[in-house]
Amino acid sequence: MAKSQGLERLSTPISTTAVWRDYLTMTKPKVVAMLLLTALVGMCLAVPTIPTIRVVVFGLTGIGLQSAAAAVFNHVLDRRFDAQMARTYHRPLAKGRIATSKAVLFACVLMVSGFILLWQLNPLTAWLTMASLVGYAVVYTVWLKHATPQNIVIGGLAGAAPPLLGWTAVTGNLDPHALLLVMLVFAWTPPHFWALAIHRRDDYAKAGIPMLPVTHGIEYTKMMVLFYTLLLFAVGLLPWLTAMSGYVYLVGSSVLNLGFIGYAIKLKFFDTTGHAWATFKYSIWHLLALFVVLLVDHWWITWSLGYK
Ligand code: HEM
Ligand SMILES: CC(C)=CCC/C(C)=C/CC/C(C)=C/COP(=O)(O)OP(=O)(O)O
Repeated sequence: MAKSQGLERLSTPISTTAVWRDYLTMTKPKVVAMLLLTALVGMCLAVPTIPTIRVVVFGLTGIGLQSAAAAVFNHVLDRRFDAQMARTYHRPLAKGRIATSKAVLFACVLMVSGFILLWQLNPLTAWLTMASLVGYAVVYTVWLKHATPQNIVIGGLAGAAPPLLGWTAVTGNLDPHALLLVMLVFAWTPPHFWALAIHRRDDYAKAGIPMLPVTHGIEYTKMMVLFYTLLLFAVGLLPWLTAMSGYVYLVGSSVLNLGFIGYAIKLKFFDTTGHAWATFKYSIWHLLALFVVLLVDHWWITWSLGYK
């Protein structure tokens, strides 16, 4: 395979745009963008007004680089499984368009530069972000993903960390309110992923990955999606109950979380073709809107208290 691919490479000119796109794809840019939104909101909620430009620029660039590095490591370590699934077989490493050694080097450059940037802010943020990277790239990708159907519940902690990372980037301390934001993303992750896993069940079964719909069946997974949307509703009340957030947040988050419960009820009891996919799509808009609402509420309170 290597020989024929080598000859193909010699005879087919690969445009620099194509190569550039492949490197970008490996960083999972849309996922990283969402992680950065949650980190930015964590930063903003850590202070009454707005964080300094330095913290925002160094913090978001550092967290972004490290998240991107984690995503590239995930592509490297999963390349053989990715090659077996319809959703992922065309990825740059699964297809052999990028050499594994080059991808590893790329990931290392992203990881080290991200760490150095975050170290300029404070070591706590640099180490916590590195722990999230290892949690996702190694603990989840190498071990949990292939070991237990609870993989994404436990592994979800790494993806839930950015609001805390944003917060510590500003303060240098761990704050219980930041942990509430982590809990929101943590409770959101299972319905986000399992809705997709229901839609892609056969793909995961074919690749031998023990995702919940493969090991416990579609009906059980739908029940778990509903359970976690209910849990998310309860967790969603905590920022208001602890006075971190106000009524704008309470109303906005309740509407969004009730919407998610509505999708989950339909999935469990009145499923139609394509509804699992629609639920997955809703989860993405839901998280985006939830964090925007957290921010709007925070600035509304700040403004009404007369901060300048
Ligand atoms: C263990 C935790 C997670 C798992 C297993 C997971 C899994 C996935 C998968 C498989 C996709 C690709 C769906 C497709 O084929 O289009 C996806 C998409 C996405 N995920 Fe997650 N996810 C997790 C956590 C997160 C977190 C924490 C965030 C952000 C805070 C996030 C944001 C997104 C976004 C924005 C997309 C859409 C990407 C696109 O359209 O290209 N995910 N997720
Ligand atoms: C430093 C830091 C904050 C790290 C977090 C990194 C990160 C990119 C988290 C997102 C979680 C995610 C996209 C999981 C999907 O992996 P998968 O392997 O199940 O999905 P795939 O099959 O699409 O690759």
